[in-house]
Amino acid sequence: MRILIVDDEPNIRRTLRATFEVGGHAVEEAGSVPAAVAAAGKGGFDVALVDVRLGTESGLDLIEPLLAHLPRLAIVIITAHATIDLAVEAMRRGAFDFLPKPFTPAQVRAILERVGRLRGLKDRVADLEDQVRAEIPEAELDSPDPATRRAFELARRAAQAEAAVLVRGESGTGKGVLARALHAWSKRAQGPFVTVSCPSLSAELLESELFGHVRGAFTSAVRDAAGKVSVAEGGTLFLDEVGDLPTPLQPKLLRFLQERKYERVGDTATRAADVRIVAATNRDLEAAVAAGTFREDLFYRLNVVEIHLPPLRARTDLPDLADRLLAFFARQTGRRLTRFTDEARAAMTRHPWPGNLRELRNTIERGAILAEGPEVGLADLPDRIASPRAGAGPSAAGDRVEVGAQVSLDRLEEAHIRRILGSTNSREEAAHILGIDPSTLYRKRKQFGL
Ligand SMILES: Nc1ncnc2c1ncn2[C@@H]1O[C@H](COP(=O)(O)OP(=O)(O)OP(=O)(O)O)[C@@H](O)[C@H]1O
Repeated sequence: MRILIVDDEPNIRRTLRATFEVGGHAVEEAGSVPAAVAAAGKGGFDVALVDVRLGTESGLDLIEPLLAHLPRLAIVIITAHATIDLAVEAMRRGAFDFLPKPFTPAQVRAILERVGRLRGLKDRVADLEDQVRAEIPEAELDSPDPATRRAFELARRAAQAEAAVLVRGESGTGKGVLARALHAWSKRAQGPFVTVSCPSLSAELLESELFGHVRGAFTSAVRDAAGKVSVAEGGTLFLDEVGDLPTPLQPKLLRFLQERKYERVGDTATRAADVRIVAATNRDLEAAVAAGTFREDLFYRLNVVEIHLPPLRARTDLPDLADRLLAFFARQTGRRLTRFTDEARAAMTRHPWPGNLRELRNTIERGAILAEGPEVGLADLPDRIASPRAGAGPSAAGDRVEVGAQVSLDRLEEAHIRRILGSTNSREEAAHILGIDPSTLYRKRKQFGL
């Protein structure tokens, strides 16, 4: 690393220089505030060690100008007169750490190691962000379709408040994407965004996932664990498929919404969390309230602002979305794909898109891989879209895949699950017939975009 030492005592500078050079780091020295600012102006430093007393000036006043030149610089404040107030002030102004004198070479090395680790993590996050950008099409957060545009506008306005938001829409319409955008537009954007999928776990595990547990609360609870409510502190907690929240958990969530208070499973201590709730559902919650399976008071608490995302078949911008996705997957696969043929476009317009944006994305990714020339044609679309059987509704739609056909197990599995879902009255019944539990069915539906 490149290290800048700012101290008005030459002896200290010399000792620190020796410590760092032994560790293979490159060192520059500055004996005053102007010398330090001039050095930072040349750039290239990773760490600065800054003494608080620099003649008549304060090292704390150096933090801001140094960070203005080098926003990633880790500034460590050193002082012989350490007080808590001084440490707090240094951190508030943006210092990375605080080191009271006298210090040992081991302490200094430990700080450098932490800087290195943090830097490594930041680089890794930046790498992963690049990778995600290359692999996932960017979310469209505006739309020429009037109903979708209204939904995004409402989300932007609701983002500024703290009220609970309920996002409604069919599966795959982008409720999760919208919830994430709402968080990014809110004052909590720097805080965490944490998702809990309500149907993916049993009631007991879901309670522990949400609120945490103490050791011994149940057989597998070998140590205390914080729940997602606590992980989301200062940020947004996204409750996906909230219509599937088990009945015993509903009063607990209601209390949390009303008082922001909760207990870990097996604990008597009451805790508080500063968390904003955004929930999503594709269920008819009013019907669930009428049937007594969803608490009415919880429904109203969740539903302070309600945002509806329209199904894809009702949107007017399908051709634009398809073109943008094609351009994205052409870039990603490195292929020169220019357009859809007229037949392919007509088939896509006819298709009812029961899996909405998720199904559209998967369809176009597949088309971009299969297309032989520069155009995506009818043959590059799945059978259910290219040649739907007469009278096949959304739930009956499916590729014509037979047992024994030359297809992968995945496609067979998808087609089978699709048909069972289309011929049963509830997901519980479908899971029972398939011989898997509802949480596995939930994951498979996501995986296949059903
Ligand atoms: N605004 C958007 N722009 C581009 N693509 C989107 C957008 N919204 C959703 N998608 C695509 O659709 C997929 C499904 O989105 P998301 O998971 O948010 O839907 P959902 O309504 O929450 O689905 P489910 O009800 O099944 O949980 C995303 O992975 C993305 O590929």
